[in-house]
Amino acid sequence: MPLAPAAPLAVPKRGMPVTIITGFLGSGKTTLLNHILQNQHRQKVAVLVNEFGDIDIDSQLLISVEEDMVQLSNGCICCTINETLVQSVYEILERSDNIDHLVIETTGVADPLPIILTFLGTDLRDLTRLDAVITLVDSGSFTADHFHSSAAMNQILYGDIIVLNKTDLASASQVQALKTWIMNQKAGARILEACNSQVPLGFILETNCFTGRDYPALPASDHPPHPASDLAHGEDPSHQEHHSHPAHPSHDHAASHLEQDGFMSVSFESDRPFQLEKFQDFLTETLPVDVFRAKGFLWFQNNVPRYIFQLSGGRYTLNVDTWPKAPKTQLVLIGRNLKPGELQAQLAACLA
Ligand SMILES: Nc1nc2c(ncn2[C@@H]2O[C@H](COP(=O)(O)OP(=O)(O)OP(=O)(O)O)[C@@H](O)[C@H]2O)c(=O)[nH]1
Repeated sequence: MPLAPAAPLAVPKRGMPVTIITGFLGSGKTTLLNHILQNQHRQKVAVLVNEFGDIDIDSQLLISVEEDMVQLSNGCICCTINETLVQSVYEILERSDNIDHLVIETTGVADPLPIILTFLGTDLRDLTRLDAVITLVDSGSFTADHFHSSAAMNQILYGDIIVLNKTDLASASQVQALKTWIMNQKAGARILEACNSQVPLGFILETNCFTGRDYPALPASDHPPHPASDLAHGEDPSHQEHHSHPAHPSHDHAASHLEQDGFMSVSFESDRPFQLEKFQDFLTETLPVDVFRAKGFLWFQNNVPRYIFQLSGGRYTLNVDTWPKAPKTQLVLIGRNLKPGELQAQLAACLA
């Protein structure tokens, strides 16, 4: 009697395409991610979102097609949680339902290079395929010395596709000047223009445009491989030659960039609502100019709706929404030279 075939090994999927979405604070990354999640019907997309700030605001703004498609981790993936990044990718690879594509949204202050090197220099390189690094640019506020941030500059330099977003907030000549400047920094750059990050998905997914040619040589490492990749290697010994590659890119660079750029975030949370007038005064009279990005959910006294608050490029918006659970005031402010205690006290003084 013939033996029943052995159950297939739970081998992680190989060569899963990965798209990294980068771009400075408020440039439209989460908006692009939502655009992908809402319109990519042919493929199963897994999403990794990374936030700079103690409160996960972006995850609450994502239109998650399936609950468990969104994984979160606090901190900046390019410097503090690379281990978590690698682990999270393995978890996605090991899922029983087949994920066709992984999209990672970095924080606005992240230098994408260490993240890219994590995919090129760890065992992940056997299991995944970097498809493209997409850089969002706020056409209305981006300048050559963008906030004197090396991370912002590297986001441009390492982008395979540059999306000049928010074209509604920039004149045609401003957009053209930005294009010329980017072409000078990066000859042959693929540049797209967009409003509300609405780019045709065929232009940004499954592009195969990541070549890896601009990347520094990877140092050797003695990091042990992850068990999941052992499984994969066990299936195909030809891949074993890659085991000696490093598990981590240069953390010296990564650990220092936030310090150099001087970015910090201040979080505020309360179970009480704000008084509208007091919060308005805070915005117009007290908010330091060094806060150049803020986002959160606002609850105002005697007011039922949840307000989605966004501040970027010097302008803010309040969009009416509904509370998914009990109302709660949550706000993250991002900038330079901020005084957390002072800001938190000023916000607390706005509470009803
Ligand atoms: N006017 C205008 N607003 C836009 C456009 N794209 C995005 N926005 C708005 O800009 C704000 C920031 O957009 P996000 O997608 O959250 O930006 P982000 O890059 O994810 O921001 P961080 O996570 O802080 O880095 C939101 O209020 C968006 O609705 C655009 O093309 N035009």
